[in-house]
Amino acid sequence: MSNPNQTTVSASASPVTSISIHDRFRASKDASNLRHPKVLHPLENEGLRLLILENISLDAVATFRAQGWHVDHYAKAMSEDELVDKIGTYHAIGIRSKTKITQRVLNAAAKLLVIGCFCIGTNQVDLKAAALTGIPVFNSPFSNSRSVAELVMSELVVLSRQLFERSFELRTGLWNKQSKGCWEIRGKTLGIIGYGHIGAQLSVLAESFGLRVLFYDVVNIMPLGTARQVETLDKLLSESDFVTLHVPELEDTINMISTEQFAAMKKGSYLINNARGRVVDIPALIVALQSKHLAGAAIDVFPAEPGANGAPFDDALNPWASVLRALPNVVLTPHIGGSTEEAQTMIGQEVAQALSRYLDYGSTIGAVNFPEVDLRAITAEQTGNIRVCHVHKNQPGVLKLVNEALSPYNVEKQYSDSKGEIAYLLADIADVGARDLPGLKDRISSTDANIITRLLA
Ligand SMILES: O=C(O)C(=O)COP(=O)(O)O
Repeated sequence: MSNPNQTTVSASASPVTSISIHDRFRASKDASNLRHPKVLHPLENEGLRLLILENISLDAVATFRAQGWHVDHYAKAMSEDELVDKIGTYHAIGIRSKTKITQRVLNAAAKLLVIGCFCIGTNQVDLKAAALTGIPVFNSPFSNSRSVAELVMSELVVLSRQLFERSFELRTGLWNKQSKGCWEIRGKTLGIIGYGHIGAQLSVLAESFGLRVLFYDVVNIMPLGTARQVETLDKLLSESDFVTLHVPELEDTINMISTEQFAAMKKGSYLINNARGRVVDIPALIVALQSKHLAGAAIDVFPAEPGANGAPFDDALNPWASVLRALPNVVLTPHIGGSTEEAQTMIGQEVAQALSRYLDYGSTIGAVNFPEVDLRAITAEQTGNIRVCHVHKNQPGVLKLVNEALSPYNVEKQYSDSKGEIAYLLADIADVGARDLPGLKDRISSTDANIITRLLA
């Protein structure tokens, strides 16, 4: 699971919050006080087509279909070649952690407007290339954090009681009752690397179980309960009985736990990884387990993972797979950290809403690779108003040209922001006749800074 600290949404900084919390609640008591928003739709994408992969919740599919959009829904991930072949006719794609959206896929995605990662991590998408193509990427920064935290709690007990060994032996007919090397988790130290939504949630659960909690993070974070932030990774490693990772996959985190870090861990300690496969150097983990320096490990994520159920987890996929599979007290699971009914339902709703808000209203609030821009709704009475959504290169002079194109109309409201090389402008303009629309769009999109221009009405 990625560290959601990387993708926090500064809702309070958004220009949407024009109604105070008092007014919202006051208005909700008397429905007649509320000004109903006009329902917007993309003007040119009446036949929006969505490609939904990796068994994403049917709730999400229902949300899209309820808008009249065409949805193709598949249980498995797609390879790069398959995507290159298929993606050209779709306006949106929904994926989880397996499908890779590379520059090559983006080059083939002639109509693509938006990408939804129905999970926390977004490392499977070339975020920069997507932004430069004018495509915002949305994820679900915390909806599966409880599921992951609960899985870690179970892994602590499973490892410290050698539960899988005993269960496996009994399933093969062998009675092997023993207490040697089996421990309570009460009073032990849990070291959490990455104190985002998952790490923090886990911290609270672990303390209620009687564990002492340390955490290491690259930013200073207020500890929950009596947890304590430590200054260095080494300190965390040398003091913890269990080390658990909750960081995103970034250049800086790849192989962050390798030979040196295993040596720094206490003899007899355990490693748990439900984050990303490449964060742990697995050949080095195998050495640490074989030498009995570590007493066990629980691994849910791998550098290479099969794209569909039923596919083998073998040496052709990861060269050390058979060695790892044969080690005692190693719990291997098929990337199920966020795989609960609750998490998948919440993620489905959250990301489906974000995609719909972008396609219908142009809102990029919550996008991980894009400036976050939104506007207060056009009201139902403002029938002649339309919304201009203009993604463009972040260079001088663009707004002048766009505002010249808008100058025959009254601009009711406008907001623009930039992130790196791209900028995004939303403008609501009044009394635009249907016959003006093609010309207006041509004028706005004719600058050499234009990336994508859409009109919503
Ligand atoms: O949320 C994440 O980042 C996860 O790793 C879960 O991935 P999944 O949706 O199970 O492919």
